Amino acid sequence: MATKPVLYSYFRSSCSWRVRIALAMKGIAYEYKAVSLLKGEQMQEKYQVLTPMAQVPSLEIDGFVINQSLPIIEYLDETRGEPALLPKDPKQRCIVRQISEIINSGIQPLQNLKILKYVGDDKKLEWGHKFIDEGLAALEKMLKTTAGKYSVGDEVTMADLCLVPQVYNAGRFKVDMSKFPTISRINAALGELDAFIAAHPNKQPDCPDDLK
Ligand SMILES: N[C@@H](CCC(=O)N[C@@H](CS)C(=O)NCC(=O)O)C(=O)O
Repeated sequence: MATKPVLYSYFRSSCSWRVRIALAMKGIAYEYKAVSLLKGEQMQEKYQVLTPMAQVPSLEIDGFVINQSLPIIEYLDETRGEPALLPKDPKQRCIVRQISEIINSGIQPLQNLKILKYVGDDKKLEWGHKFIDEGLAALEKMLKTTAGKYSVGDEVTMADLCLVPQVYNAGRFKVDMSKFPTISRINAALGELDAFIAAHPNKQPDCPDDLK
């Protein structure tokens, strides 16, 4: 019998959250191994064997370890069943990847834990707010042209898996989401789906009780 995939995750990690949604959407059972970013467990040798980047998520699956949430999601999409998380049409597929990269490369890395530590406690809120706010403003313009019910048309795609955790982070940095009605509408619609509910930070085994 094949062993279950193992997800190395932190409950509040937005990149881990993307992968948790993908696993839930595809109905893949997995073992959850918590890596506490707060305690710096990502820096430990036993985790760095999985990824020299010292970041979550990592997914052990099919006899290898994958890092980087978007390649993980694409691998699951290519090797596992429905629902598809990337459209078949090359142009639509490209748009999904563009939106995903706006978040994955253009917003999330600028508000990642190690950047915020470097920026320092007195500046980190202002810093994170600035880059999330600017990034979401660009995204709002883009989504106005691509969205249906969700980010790209009416099917849930990888772009949506990136969107919801980023909006949650926007809340942590006190970004005024009323400026972004399209993003807010899509985020609310996605928040009602079972896979997104199951993948939410407050449903994870490492979420402290007082945050549930
Ligand atoms: N591009 C990577 C980014 C991974 C990443 O930034 N992970 C964050 C949590 S969302 C992390 O582990 N941060 C640890 C740190 O900054 O020390 C991915 O998509 O998986």
